[in-house]
Amino acid sequence: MTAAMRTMSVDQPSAHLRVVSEQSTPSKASGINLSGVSKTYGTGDGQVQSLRPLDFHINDGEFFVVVGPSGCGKSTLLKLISGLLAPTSGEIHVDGNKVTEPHGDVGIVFQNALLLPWRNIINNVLMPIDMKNLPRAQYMDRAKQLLKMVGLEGFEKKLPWQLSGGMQQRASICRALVHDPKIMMMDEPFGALDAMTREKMNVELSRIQRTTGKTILLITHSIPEAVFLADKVLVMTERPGGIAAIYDVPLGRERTLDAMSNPIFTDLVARIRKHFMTNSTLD
Ligand SMILES: Nc1ncnc2c1ncn2[C@@H]1O[C@H](COP(=O)(O)OP(=O)(O)OP(=O)(O)O)[C@@H](O)[C@H]1O
Repeated sequence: MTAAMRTMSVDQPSAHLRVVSEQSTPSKASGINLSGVSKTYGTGDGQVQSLRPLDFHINDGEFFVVVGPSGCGKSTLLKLISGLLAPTSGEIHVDGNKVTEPHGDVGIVFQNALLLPWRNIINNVLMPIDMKNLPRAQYMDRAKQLLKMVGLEGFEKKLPWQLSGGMQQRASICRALVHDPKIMMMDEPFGALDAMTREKMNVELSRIQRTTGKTILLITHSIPEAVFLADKVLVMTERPGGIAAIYDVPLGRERTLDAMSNPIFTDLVARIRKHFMTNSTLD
């Protein structure tokens, strides 16, 4: 077994929950493959080991969510996969290609929408097209369709301050998708939103993922959000971050808020929470 998934689940899973303890040897030719990937930062005060060597695979079209204690290396992981940082050891492959620099196959959504205040919404959505010097006219229809998909039709000419926080974050999701990347990376995308807007955005994102078939890698501090959205949840250990467990989420792809009262959902949330009961805190 190469790139074996090392898992240390805290106890045995209920019958309907499957802990992914062994992965059949993944093909490096598709999806995202990490093999022996670690990261140590060099600082003026010495070395900070952020991630221990990690081995795991994200399948094409999978909604893969990472939870873990603060400072365990989640954002580092996302930057490594995007090619914004180089690993200290190991290799990352996206569709068989070794990641050595930032690649165009990724759209990134951050905690804050980070829209440019002087650009209207459609021009914010088209930012990646402008930055890549791609023909604007060719992407205009796609940008409008994406805005329609997230319920922002009619807001194309508005400036960011004229939209609510949730609407701005929806626009930033369109910006991440406009160049049609294979992968969407989301770092705490809804952390700044109020609880009700956040729930609505979860339902919306679940629908977007089904509609577009994108591979999504999302980081969150919220265990219920992780379980609601994910096909798989990776639970990380304290820094230096390693894999505590990877859980399948057998809730089906069509998810409404009703999924949160499903026993599979509540059991899995409780199970993941146990990983953090001792000395770490999550939402
Ligand atoms: N550029 C850097 N130089 C030195 N150390 C860094 C750098 N970036 C991150 N670190 C350290 O690496 C560790 C992991 O940081 P990272 O931001 O990846 O964690 P995280 O899990 O995303 O944290 P949080 O949940 O609080 O956002 C932390 O101890 C952090 O201080």
